[in-house]
Amino acid sequence: MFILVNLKAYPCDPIEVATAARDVAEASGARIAVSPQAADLARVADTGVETWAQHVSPNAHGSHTGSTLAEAAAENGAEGTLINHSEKRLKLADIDGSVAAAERADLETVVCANNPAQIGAAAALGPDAVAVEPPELIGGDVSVSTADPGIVEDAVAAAEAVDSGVDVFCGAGVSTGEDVAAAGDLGAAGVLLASGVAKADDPEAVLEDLVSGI
Ligand SMILES: O=C(CO)COP(=O)(O)O
Repeated sequence: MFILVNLKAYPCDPIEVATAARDVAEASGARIAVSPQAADLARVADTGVETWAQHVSPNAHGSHTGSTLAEAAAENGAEGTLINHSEKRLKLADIDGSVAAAERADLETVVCANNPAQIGAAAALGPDAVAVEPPELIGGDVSVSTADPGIVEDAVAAAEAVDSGVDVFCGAGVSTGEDVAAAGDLGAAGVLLASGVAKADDPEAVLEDLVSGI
């Protein structure tokens, strides 16, 4: 199970979380990545933790003020990127363009989606993985794997029907090792989470609990 910690724009210390994630990954052998603000990519990557961007734009180099260039993310230490997160929704053509941009820059890709139908569409664009995150459960206390296990199973089936090579992750409300284990039992190959770690008083303790569910 891959554990991908999205720091969103939370007021946590990205280096504290990155250092804790690196240490827990090294001690446990688990794969843990941290996805900070674009401006923090390089210093998070400098800790040695696997580092992901939260978004990349569909454009290449050129006159694109305000864009997040995939090549710039990669040059600053990102190994992968989220695309179409629920809080950074894109049009279909732009999701396609962002996947292509990420691939051009050798970034691994996870395309997020609200529901199994969108998961099927996202899988058709050929990312490395897709992630189902019901928006109403994001930031809450109850894990998607407990509140709506059917949506994870249906997402796994939807991706499998389109392209069996695309992994399926799930997210929303994941904060414990039990949540991670339940997600794995439903067929997910990884989890996305944010508030459980970013808002924790002791992020390292939460990460240790999370990996206990792998
Ligand atoms: O959006 C998410 C991860 O990308 C999930 O957020 P929470 O873990 O805070 O529910």
